[in-house]
Amino acid sequence: MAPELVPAALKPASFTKPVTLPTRAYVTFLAGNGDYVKGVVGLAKGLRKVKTAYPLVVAVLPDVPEEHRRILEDQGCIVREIEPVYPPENQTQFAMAYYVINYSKLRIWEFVEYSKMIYLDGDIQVFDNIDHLFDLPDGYFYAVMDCFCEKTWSHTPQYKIGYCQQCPDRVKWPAEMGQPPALYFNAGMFVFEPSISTYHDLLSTLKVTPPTPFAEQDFLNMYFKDIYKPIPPVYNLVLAMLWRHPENIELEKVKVVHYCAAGSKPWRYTGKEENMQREDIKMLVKKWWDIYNDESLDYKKPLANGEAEPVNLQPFIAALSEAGAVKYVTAPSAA
Ligand SMILES: O=c1ccn([C@@H]2O[C@H](COP(=O)(O)OP(=O)(O)O)[C@@H](O)[C@H]2O)c(=O)[nH]1
Ligand SMILES: OC[C@H]1O[C@H](O[C@@H]2[C@@H](O)[C@H](O)[C@@H](O)[C@H](O)[C@@H]2O)[C@H](O)[C@@H](O)[C@H]1O
Ligand SMILES: [Mn+2]
Repeated sequence: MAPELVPAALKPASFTKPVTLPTRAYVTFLAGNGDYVKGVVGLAKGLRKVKTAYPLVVAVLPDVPEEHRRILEDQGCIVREIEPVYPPENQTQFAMAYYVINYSKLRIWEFVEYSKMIYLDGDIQVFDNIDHLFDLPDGYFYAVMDCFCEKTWSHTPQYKIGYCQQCPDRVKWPAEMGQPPALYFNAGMFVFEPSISTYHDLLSTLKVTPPTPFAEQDFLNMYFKDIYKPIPPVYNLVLAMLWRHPENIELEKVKVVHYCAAGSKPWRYTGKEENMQREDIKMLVKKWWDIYNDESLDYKKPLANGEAEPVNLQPFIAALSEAGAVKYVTAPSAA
C-alpha cells in the first residue's frame, strides 16, 4: 500500500490545533515597607540588562506600600499580592528573627498561570542570561547547594564537627553519626513548577511540621528532598563560598550572585562587617550598584523624541496567550 503521502503530523489539521506556549516567568518575594524594594528594582533591571525573554513577577505581602508597588510596576514588574503564611505555633529561634516571614514564599506555588518559574530572592542579581534553565526537564526541583560553614549554622551537628557538603572529604561525616545529611539547597534561587495540588500539600504539611532555624528553607529542603537536583554554584553564588570554599568557585564564570552574607546587601553596604572589605565583595557590590544606577535600564525610558520606548510585549503576550485570547500556531522547527 502506498505510504501516506502527507505524514499525519504534517496534515493541515495539526497546524490549526491551538497550542498554548509554555508560560514562564521569574518570581521574587517582597515583604515590609523597608529597603528590600531596592533589591527588587535592581533585580528587575539586571534581568532586563541580560535580555531575559520572561517577565518578573513580584509576590508582595499586604504590608508593601502602594508607592513601592508603583515603583516596581514602573520597572515592568508584574505585582501580585499574596497573603502571609505563618508556621505553626513554635518556640523556634530562627537563624534570623525575620525569617518567619519567609514562609510566605510558599504562595508562589499557586501561580499556576505559569508552567515554570525561577524564584530569586530580592537580594540576588543576575549578571548573565539564565533563561535556558526554564528548559530543564519537568518534575524536579533545581537549586544550588548551600554551605554549612557560617556561624548561622552553629546550631547544627555538621557545623559542630566542621562537616560541609561543599567539601565532604575535608572533615568526613563520622560513621557513628549515621548517614551524612541529605544534599541541602539554598532557597534564595530555585527552578520549580507551580501546581495547585503541590501548593495545598505544602501548606497542609507545614501545619504539622515543627519550624526550624532556617524556616522555609529547611521546610522546602525536607519537602522536595526526593526530587531535588543540584545545579552548579554559578547559578546562585552564596557569598560565603568565596571565603569558605574558594576552590569550588570561578568568579568570572558566576552568572547569579546572592548577597546573603552578613553585611553584603548592596543597598545597606557599609563595609564594616567581617569579610566585607574583601576586593571581590567590593567589586560585586559595585557591580550591583552600576546596574541599579543605570537609567538606560529603566523600563519604558522616554526616548529623546518624547515617545515611550517600545514596550516589551512578552508579559502581555504571555498573559493573553494563557487567557486564550491569542492562539499560537507552531510551525515545525527548522531543525
Ligand atoms: O524585610 C524583608 C526580608 C526579606 N524579604 C524577602 O525575603 C527574601 C529572603 O530574605 P533574605 O534574602 O534577607 O535572607 P538571606 O538570603 O539573606 O538569608 C529576601 O531576599 C526578600 O526577597 C523582604 O522582602 N523583606
Ligand atoms: O529564611 C531562611 C533563609 O535562608 C537562606 O539564607 C541563609 C542561608 O543561605 C545560609 O546558608 C547562609 O549562611 C545565610 O547567610 C543565609 O542568610 C536563603 O538564602 C534565604 O532565601 C532564606 O531561605
Ligand atoms: Mn537572600
